[in-house]
Amino acid sequence: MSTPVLETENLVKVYGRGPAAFHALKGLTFEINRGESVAIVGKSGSGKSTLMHLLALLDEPTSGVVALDGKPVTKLKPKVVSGLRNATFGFVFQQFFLNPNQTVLENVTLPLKIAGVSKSERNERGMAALEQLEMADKAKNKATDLSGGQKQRVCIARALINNPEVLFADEPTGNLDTATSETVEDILFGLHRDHGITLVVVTHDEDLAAKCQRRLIMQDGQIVEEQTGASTAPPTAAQAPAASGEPSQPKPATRRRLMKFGKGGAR
Ligand SMILES: Nc1ncnc2c1ncn2[C@@H]1O[C@H](COP(=O)(O)OP(=O)(O)OP(=O)(O)O)[C@@H](O)[C@H]1O
Repeated sequence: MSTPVLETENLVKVYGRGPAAFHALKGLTFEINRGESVAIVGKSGSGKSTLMHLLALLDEPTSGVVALDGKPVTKLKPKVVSGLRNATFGFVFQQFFLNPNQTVLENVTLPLKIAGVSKSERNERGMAALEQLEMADKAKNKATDLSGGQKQRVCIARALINNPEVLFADEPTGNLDTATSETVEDILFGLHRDHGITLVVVTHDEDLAAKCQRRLIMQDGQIVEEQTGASTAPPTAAQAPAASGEPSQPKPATRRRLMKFGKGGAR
């Protein structure tokens, strides 16, 4: 049986204060299982990126709990949280966020440099990651001297350098043409399928979302619907009913688990 790698309980995010306060997330309780692929979808402004930032421990909730491997992280010290984040998560963003003054290899190995890994080990692991993404021959290029698809492959190599349990991808194909998008999607779902990596994708792209095993549909800071069944990814045991054909019918997001963590405040 799959176990949750990430859980939220009554997750609330309010931007601003007083009359200017804006409730971007309105009390979300759900789980993401280890090895799952999950798409977070919804209209612009529905709260997708806010939710991803909280799940990835890049931002703090106003109230509620985010738990990693069954342990609430909302009360840990910021230094401990950043250590957990670096060890557990990889990130791929639409905007690439590559340093133009550094080589491809230097960009890919940056997370290891931050973690204090020696240069020789950094380079060895960086080259292995680039080989995995068929980008080893570009290791010495400046990161800007690449096509969009190549840049995104460098970003994926950088995201994989720490062997993350969970890969967060925020509109990973948003800046790419159709053919290049398909290549990048194949790489992401290959990592999910062959290496058991948990994939959390924020996207407007329905085709990309349909490839995920589960879709959380957001509207006005709430998950209003949950769909299961992937159009291409192999089903897990938990998804057996949807395994034989088309994605399952949408169902309202009414499933609620018992509260495990009690009243969680922001850290
Ligand atoms: N720092 C902030 N201060 C105030 N309001 C914010 C802030 N960040 C986000 N918001 C608001 O919270 C809501 C949710 O934003 P969020 O970026 O999570 O939406 P989204 O679904 O990811 O949108 P998009 O698809 O356009 O990226 C929006 O109404 C947005 O204006």
